[in-house]
Amino acid sequence: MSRNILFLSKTINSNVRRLCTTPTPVQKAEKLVLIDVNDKTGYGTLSMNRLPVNSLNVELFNALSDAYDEMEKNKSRGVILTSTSPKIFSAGLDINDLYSGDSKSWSELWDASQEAFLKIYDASFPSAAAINGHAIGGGCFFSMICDYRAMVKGYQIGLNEIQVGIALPKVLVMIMGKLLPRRHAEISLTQGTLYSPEQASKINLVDDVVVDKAEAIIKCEAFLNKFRKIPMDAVNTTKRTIRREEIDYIRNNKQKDIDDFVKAVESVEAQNTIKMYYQALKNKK
Ligand SMILES: CCCC/C=C/CC(=O)SCCNC(=O)CCNC(=O)[C@H](O)C(C)(C)COP(=O)(O)OP(=O)(O)OC[C@H]1O[C@@H](n2cnc3c(N)ncnc32)[C@H](O)[C@@H]1OP(=O)(O)O
Repeated sequence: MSRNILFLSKTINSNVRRLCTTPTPVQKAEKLVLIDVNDKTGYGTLSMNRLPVNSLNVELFNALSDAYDEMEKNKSRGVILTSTSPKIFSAGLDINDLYSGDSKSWSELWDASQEAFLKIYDASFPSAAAINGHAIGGGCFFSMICDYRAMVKGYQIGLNEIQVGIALPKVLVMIMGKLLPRRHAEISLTQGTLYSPEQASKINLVDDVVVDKAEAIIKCEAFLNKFRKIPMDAVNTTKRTIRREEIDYIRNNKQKDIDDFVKAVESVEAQNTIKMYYQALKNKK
């Protein structure tokens, strides 16, 4: 076994050792994002529901965008983003798509991801992530673009794209660079570090560490409640000032950003690593 494959196997195996043993529920043909609006608070809980691991593909990105559109239409006061899986928030981009796609499908994937990014990051209401399991790669990123993160103990979180062989898309670098202290962002992005929630909270990657999903939801509600007495127009204007750079970057460079992503995924080095990663994932049992 080459050093690289051994490294990838070790990484994946160490992920597995940390998992709790709750069985994955049987999947019926259901919506990819379940919406549950609390009539009392006006908060919508959006649960990613692409089991077993909520890997992000065009359909899940589109379902997230549609769910946010619905929340905007209904003048939501806030969203809690979580997952129906008992142990995985999201395992990131769908490795099958990275492994077997082509430039057209990767363009479509990134296009859909940009749309979902803008819907969440530029929403007119706050989002709080109840991270009830592993949040890896794109899964970590989608929690990072929420306004708050509470994560359940015992799982892992991080942007591991580099380990999958993908040069980090610019918007991920921009956002991690703002969220984490500079040195931690640099190490995390260039080494693809996965953190425990306790480690993540020390570097600002998560705000609170909790014992279970119920507590994560309570923390998220408490965070959203803080906005109840503040005029939302003022909050949104301020938030957009803070977030302008990343939003403008995607809006004004949409096609270039897609091209950059496709270039990063289709490089020979990336494809070789994706192939090893995919095989290690499939062979780990
Ligand atoms: C939007 C901006 C994004 C920018 C770019 C992002 C790049 C990425 O996101 S790359 C993907 C990064 N993600 C990973 O490296 C996660 C890899 N997966 C794991 O480490 C583990 O699967 C897990 C810890 C998430 C879960 O472990 P568990 O033991 O519970 O389940 P498994 O048996 O490993 O997996 C079940 C099933 O799901 C398949 N699978 C796992 N991850 C993915 C994935 N990312 N895409 C597609 N499919 C995935 C896995 O192969 C298993 O399938 P089979 O049952 O058919 O073997």
